[in-house]
Amino acid sequence: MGLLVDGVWQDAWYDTKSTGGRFQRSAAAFRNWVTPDGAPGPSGRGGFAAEKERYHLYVSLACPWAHRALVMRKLKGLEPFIKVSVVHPLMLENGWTFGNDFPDATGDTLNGHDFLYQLYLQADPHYSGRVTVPVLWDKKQQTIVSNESSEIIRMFNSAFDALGARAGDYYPKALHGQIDELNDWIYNSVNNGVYKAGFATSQQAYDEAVGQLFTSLARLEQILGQHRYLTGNQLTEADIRLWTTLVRFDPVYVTHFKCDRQRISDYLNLYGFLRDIYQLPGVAETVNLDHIRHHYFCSHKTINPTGIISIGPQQDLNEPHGRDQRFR
Ligand SMILES: N[C@@H](CCC(=O)N[C@@H](CS)C(=O)NCC(=O)O)C(=O)O
Repeated sequence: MGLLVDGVWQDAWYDTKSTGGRFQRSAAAFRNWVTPDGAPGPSGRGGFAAEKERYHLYVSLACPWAHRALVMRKLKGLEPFIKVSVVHPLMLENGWTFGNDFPDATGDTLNGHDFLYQLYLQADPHYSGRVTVPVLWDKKQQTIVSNESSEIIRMFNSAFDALGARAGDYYPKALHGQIDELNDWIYNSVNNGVYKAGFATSQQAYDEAVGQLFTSLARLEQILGQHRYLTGNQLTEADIRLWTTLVRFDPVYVTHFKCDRQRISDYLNLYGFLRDIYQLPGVAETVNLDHIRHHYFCSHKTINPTGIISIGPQQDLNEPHGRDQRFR
């Protein structure tokens, strides 16, 4: 685990000293957008037109942020247009690597790098910052379009529609306000909340994070008792963003990140919602619990120095959920 400083790799764990033991995730650096005609998006510069097979996606199957991009790629039928390279689940002194000695770790099938930081250096030899997944790479300009998952899924949602992406709008205009509002508190207290609890280095920081997390889960349980998905009976990006955290919760976050007041399987609606989305066509194929469990338990030596992987719960996400019948 480390970061690049003016193009030089340094092995370093997250600094929580200056923030009272609180984990703070830094903002992503590459913020360009693929758009239908290459016009600039809401941030960054233009020149990234949607084209078949022009872009390549780098992911970890363990990572909830990268997982969003994989689910959206699947829902929109973008597999033939955007190929994927999968990093090794272990993230140690060299950060994410392209070792392929683990099932379903592909290596860097495009650029042949050994380490993900080399891809960042290819884009910017003087890059300073964290080296994270997912990364959307442009083969034409040989650079990173974006390393911000929330924006990559918006591009996938609509930029390739005219080229034959599958129909479906997961960020419909009429719901922008509602989705943005949900995303905001779910990101802070749930998606990033589990990390804040798990990486806290003071009791107070942990108590705050874990308290907010379970308050939000109670609120979500109530919302999901009213309709099938978060905004109603239509699946949106807000559901996908929540779901990639829920699918990791019982197998990892309960023990590894000390999020152990309740499991997702203790909540009727959240657990039904977890199974509902898992069972949508193509989604289960994006879930790799071996990568997920190896990554967390074996990479975070500061919180699990022995690297022992806990036994984990017995869960069958293929069990019927009945939410389609309940909310018609
Ligand atoms: N804002 C980013 C966050 C991505 C992120 O933090 N990914 C983690 C993996 S779960 C990572 O690569 N961490 C490496 C590091 O922080 O050094 C996004 O949503 O795309």
